[in-house]
Amino acid sequence: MPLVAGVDSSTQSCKVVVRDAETGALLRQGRAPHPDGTEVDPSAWWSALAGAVDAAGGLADVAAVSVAGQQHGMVCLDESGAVVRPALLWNDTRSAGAAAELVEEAGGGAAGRRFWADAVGSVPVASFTVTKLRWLARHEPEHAARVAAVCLPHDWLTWRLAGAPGLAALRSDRGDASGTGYWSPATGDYRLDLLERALGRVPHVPAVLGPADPAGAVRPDAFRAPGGRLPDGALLGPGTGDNAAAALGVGARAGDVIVSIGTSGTVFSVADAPAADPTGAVAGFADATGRFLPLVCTLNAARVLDAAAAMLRVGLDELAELALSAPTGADGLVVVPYLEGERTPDRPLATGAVHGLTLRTSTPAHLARAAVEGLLCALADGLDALTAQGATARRVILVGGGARSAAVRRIAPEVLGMPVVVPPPGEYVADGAARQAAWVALGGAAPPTWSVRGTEEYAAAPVPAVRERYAAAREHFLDRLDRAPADDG
Ligand SMILES: Nc1ncnc2c1ncn2[C@@H]1O[C@H](COP(=O)(O)OP(=O)(O)O)[C@@H](O)[C@H]1O
Ligand SMILES: O=C(CO)[C@@H](O)[C@H](O)COP(=O)(O)O
Repeated sequence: MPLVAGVDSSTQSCKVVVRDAETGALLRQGRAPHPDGTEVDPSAWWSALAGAVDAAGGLADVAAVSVAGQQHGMVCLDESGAVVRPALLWNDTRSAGAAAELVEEAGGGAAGRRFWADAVGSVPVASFTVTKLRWLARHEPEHAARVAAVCLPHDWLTWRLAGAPGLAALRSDRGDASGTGYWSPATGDYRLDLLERALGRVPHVPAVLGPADPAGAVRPDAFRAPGGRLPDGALLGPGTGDNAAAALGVGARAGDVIVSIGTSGTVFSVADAPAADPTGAVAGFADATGRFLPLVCTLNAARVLDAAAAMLRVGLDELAELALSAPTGADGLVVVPYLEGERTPDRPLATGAVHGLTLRTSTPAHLARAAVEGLLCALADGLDALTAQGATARRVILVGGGARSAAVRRIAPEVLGMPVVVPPPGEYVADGAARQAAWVALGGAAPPTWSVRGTEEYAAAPVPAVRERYAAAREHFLDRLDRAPADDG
């Protein structure tokens, strides 16, 4: 009975699960928080990983470990392997101007977007690493000059678990490499010309491993104090981006669309062919099994619930009760949830809005319902974009912290227009990483079959009027005052 560990180093926290490699049975788990903010010193992820490993009772008995992580984050290392500056995260929008510039330089407008979609499967927006590197070159040339290697959060954590044995030992995987903007899922090659276009030169980049290729072995003394006992010589899996790991964790099949409501909202499915959406709505990522992962990502998901709960001075469970006590459509009250700007649609400077206030709709219950419906409508737009790119959607599998909300679970089928399956509350990104680790440990042509038991299905008649009202409202918003377009680029 070999044991394996999976790590989810996501935006808000680090989670670790220990599972039986053959059956997938959960033995232990732990978590630790990450700091707030859209730029983070990677050492905070390392401390959180040590804390989560400790909370999970250590990993001394596991045969393999894989790390999944938030996508796109720019981790720059100097010649000695030290971090050059805090990492810019996927939800940091300061490189929006740089993204626009990169599209412009490739022909601008539809031609520029088509160029990027054909080259790397995705049109760059502020989230992508390539835009952050351009921002660095323009705004912090002294830091840019020190960059000897650039990698992603999961690459860096995997490398640290191996004992940080020199820049040449950095490893990535197809899933996470496809979110850089300088690696092509269609060809499986880096586009170093695009990396050079962004940064002005080509730093070292991690070798991209296949889905079950080991990335080395864990170094047992990789953590200093406190805690975090590590196994001696356990294999390191290649790891992957958190969304690709979630697809592995829930065991998505043909016709399944996964909707994750975490810090980001994501809508994605596993596909046999790469996507290249010139509108930019769908990112044409690779998955963690050798296939592809067309994906739509919004910047505003579970934190819309946090914000609504804070405004109403209630907890998340009470927010759900309030939302479910209001009528469908909240009598016309609409929340446009662009609290952090937005990525899909590409509105990095936008702010959120509340439309349809009347004496009747000015109640906590209406606002709670409109917040839940608003975040789901944004994801429903994502689902439309995904199916427009050829995805088949027969049902939605709902995961992420926001899926713990009874209101989200019950309102989702009305807004998304199809049955919604909710696995039991769990850490599906960490589980996907653990399943990858099991694949590395056990070998074989495919990951071991682990079943997810106890899923609940939610069905409801679609209510198109909710989406129609949202579609009218989403065009009306103000740009933020705290960052002018001139700050970008
Ligand atoms: N009972 C709940 N109801 C609604 N939202 C919840 C509940 N429990 C946790 N969450 C939300 O989960 C979010 C974190 O989700 P998670 O998927 O762990 O995020 P990430 O992976 O981006 O770090 C928090 O913003 C929180 O609002
Ligand atoms: O940028 C994307 C996907 O392209 C995000 O999905 C990040 O990968 C962060 O994920 P969470 O922390 O919200 O899980």
